[in-house]
Amino acid sequence: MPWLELSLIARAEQQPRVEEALDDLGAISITLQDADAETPDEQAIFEPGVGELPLWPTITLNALFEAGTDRRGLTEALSELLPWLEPDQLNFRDVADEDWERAWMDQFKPMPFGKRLWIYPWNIEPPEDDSVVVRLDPGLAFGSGTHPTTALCLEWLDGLNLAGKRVIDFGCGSGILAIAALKLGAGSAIGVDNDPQALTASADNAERNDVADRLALFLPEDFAGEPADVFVANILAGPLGDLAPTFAAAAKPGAPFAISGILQGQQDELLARYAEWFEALRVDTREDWVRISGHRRA
Ligand SMILES: C[S@@+](CC[C@H](N)C(=O)[O-])C[C@H]1O[C@@H](n2cnc3c(N)ncnc32)[C@H](O)[C@@H]1O
Repeated sequence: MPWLELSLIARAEQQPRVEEALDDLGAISITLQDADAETPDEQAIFEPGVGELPLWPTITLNALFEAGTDRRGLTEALSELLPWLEPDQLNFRDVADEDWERAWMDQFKPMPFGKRLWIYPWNIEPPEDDSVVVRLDPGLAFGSGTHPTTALCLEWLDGLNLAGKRVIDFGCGSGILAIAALKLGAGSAIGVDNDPQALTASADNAERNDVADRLALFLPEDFAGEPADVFVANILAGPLGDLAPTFAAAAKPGAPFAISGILQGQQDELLARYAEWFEALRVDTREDWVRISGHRRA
């Protein structure tokens, strides 16, 4: 089940706000349809941003998220952004791969993060200079650097001294954070994801960046072992709350840690929960998104 589709019907005047909320929550693709359409011609799919806005009175919005996205977390986050929404308006289904899902990759350009780090699409040759470059094909996994939460985590990694460190990236998606850590000097990294397709994408990207021998990849149920020197997790607020004890066990005393995937407004509950195991907590934001960072208590 490579993708999770979330569909909901909105009135025409609600559509821009719903679309913005779905986008903020990390939807990889959003398409629109006339909710009252009866014939196949009338059911044509409309891609926002292409052509004119539809004038239908009621609109079905179909948003695609990566497989493994937490449905409950998504429902909660959407209810916060759109308080008028009833949870039973939301329909989830698993959908298969299709080529059009990669169309967004045309938007994928070289991007700088922090002082040294660059993310390059795999098919663009980087210049030969001192910058630290990760060459990436996210494939069908989340994590190209274009999402604010990924950017927050990349900038945080860029600001650390990672020389020789062992890093855990929980919810690794394309492997972008783990591979960036390795390119920034980490000695080894562990990527964990509950979507097997993400682990495949991470392995392919590690090969592409000549770090495969230093990156170990696990499903959550297979993940155990020595706590790490540095811990990063970019998932949604719901699972971040649930997984706090697991993360605490996976970070050495004193280890720098960062979590993201948190919407503005969701941070206070997580700060309270994480304070049991982590200290020197701080909050940084980008657009509507939050990163919490700090250190594992000694
Ligand atoms: C928002 S993406 C982050 C990808 C990448 N690390 C980045 O920063 O761009 C979250 C990833 O976490 C994975 N995920 C979600 N819930 C998880 C869980 N409970 N355990 C492990 N992985 C999870 C998803 O499959 C997805 O690949």
